[in-house]
Amino acid sequence: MGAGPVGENIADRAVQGGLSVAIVECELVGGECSYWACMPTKALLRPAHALAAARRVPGAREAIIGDLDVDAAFAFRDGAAAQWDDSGQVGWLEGADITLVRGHGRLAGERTVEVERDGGRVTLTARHAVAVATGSVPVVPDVPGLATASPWTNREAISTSSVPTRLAVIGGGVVASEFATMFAALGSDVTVLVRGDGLLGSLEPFAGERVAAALTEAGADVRTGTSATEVVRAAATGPATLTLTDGSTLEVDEILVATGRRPTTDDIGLDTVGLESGQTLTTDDTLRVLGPDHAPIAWLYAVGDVNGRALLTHQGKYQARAAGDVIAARATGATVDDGPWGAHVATADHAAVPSVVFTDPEVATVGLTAERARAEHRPVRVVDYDLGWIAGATVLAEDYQGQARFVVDTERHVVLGVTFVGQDVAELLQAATVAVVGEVPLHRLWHAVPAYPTLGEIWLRLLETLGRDTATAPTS
Ligand SMILES: Cc1cc2nc3c(=O)[nH]c(=O)nc-3n(C[C@H](O)[C@H](O)[C@H](O)COP(=O)(O)OP(=O)(O)OC[C@H]3O[C@@H](n4cnc5c(N)ncnc54)[C@H](O)[C@@H]3O)c2cc1C
Ligand SMILES: NC(=O)c1ccc[n+]([C@@H]2O[C@H](COP(=O)([O-])OP(=O)(O)OC[C@H]3O[C@@H](n4cnc5c(N)ncnc54)[C@H](O)[C@@H]3O)[C@@H](O)[C@H]2O)c1
Repeated sequence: MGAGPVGENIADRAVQGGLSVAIVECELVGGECSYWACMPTKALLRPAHALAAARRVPGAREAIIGDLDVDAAFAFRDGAAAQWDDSGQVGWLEGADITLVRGHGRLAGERTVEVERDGGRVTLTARHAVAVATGSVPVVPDVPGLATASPWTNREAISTSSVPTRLAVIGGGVVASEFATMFAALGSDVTVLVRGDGLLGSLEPFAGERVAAALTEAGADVRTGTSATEVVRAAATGPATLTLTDGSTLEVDEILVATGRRPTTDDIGLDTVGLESGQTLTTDDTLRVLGPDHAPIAWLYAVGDVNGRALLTHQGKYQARAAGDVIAARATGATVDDGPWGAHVATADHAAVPSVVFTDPEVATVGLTAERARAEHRPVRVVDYDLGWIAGATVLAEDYQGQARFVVDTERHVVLGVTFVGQDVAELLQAATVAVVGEVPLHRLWHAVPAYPTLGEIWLRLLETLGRDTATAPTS
């Protein structure tokens, strides 16, 4: 159920494992990520990043002869969203030998899915398993007047064909930070209402601080410790007035709600299998749903955003590879490899989730923050380094601004977590993910020589700061 990036990958792996698969989709094949999230947002942020990068390089800066072309940027976004037409992905499903059933799916008892379409119903009975990959939907907070003020969610914001003169963004997470960056670059007067004391609260504190400072420099008004208490909007297309916690008012042309997401489980028949409508589908590490007795339900899987483990496309697709493979293995009686880091489990969800926030500066993170490592009572040393001091950075941009943090386990001599903030740090992330997942010993990292002059030299600076004595090769 659900043909987003996660559903597609479960289906593909199960077919490759020898099963036949039907996939049920009520909107567009490709899901939120393809049409209203990852792809179009990154495409609409990219012109702003490219322009900012050029402005930081003498010689290139002087060649800029105009402002960001909003219509051309929208056209680039439209292409990234495949013009909101899923025929390409439907063709991919056909090529992968997956049967598409369009309509709204609901569980109807054990291994059964009822699909409502064109006013009729089709019942599908699975021989082996049902996987729920219905994703997530935005949460609209219960602020008087907000729900009826036609607020934007990510969908309206990313598919707009006009730039609001004044935009209020409610929230301080990833969606709020990326859209604030985007609309400030497109020319909106952006006000970000952050309930807490900073942006990107779950990451290292310097990440949110640097992103907030850059947004402010770009002309946005980032107000921390501030929420809306009431919204008044006479007409859906007219101005809206927000009353804020400090008693002041703010008039804007659009309001973007970016206050988190909840699983799409309201209307998928969970009651027919003893679960509660609207609940997050908690799973074991092979992605089987835990029933009311906390034991896994043998035939029911929940994968991707709907299980709340890590709301990221790449992490959902990683779970999908494990789920599709283990469904096929259990169906065919093959060996199930479900120990930690086995082929049929999503162990990395607990230890090494990589993510990039595509603001300017970018934020790239994997593994544990210093706070989380300490909360887990790990013996840690934190190493901070100014990315602007790296030779590669000095030629990438004039006055490069950035910071790196490594969280190192001082007993096991491995890296537990990494955070990079700065221009173009996204492409540094995979090396960090390999180091964390592989638990590469520090003494071996001394032999992973970064090319000169690249940003990757940050790894050498980390090791030099730690000192080689802390990274001695084992004698045995
Ligand atoms: C603005 C924004 C930007 C993002 N950017 C990134 C990014 O850059 N990188 C990243 O890794 N992640 C990003 N994410 C997160 C990413 O979009 C999600 O993690 C990802 O889409 C989850 O995939 P999924 O398949 O689990 O769910 P979805 O993509 O939501 O797909 C679920 C599918 O199920 C269908 N469905 C739902 N209910 C039913 C039903 N009852 N019957 C049939 N079909 C049903 C839906 O129509 C949908 O097609 C972003 C999210 C947002 C909101
Ligand atoms: N580049 C990426 O990988 C990317 C981009 C966008 C989204 N995502 C994913 O999508 C998910 C959802 O993102 P998000 O930003 O919506 O959620 P989030 O959980 O990251 O942030 C929600 C924010 O809203 C605030 N908030 C919550 N309730 C509020 C209220 N009532 N009033 C005011 N503020 C309130 C929170 O304090 C927090 O700052 C994330 O988990 C993220 O992983 C990823």
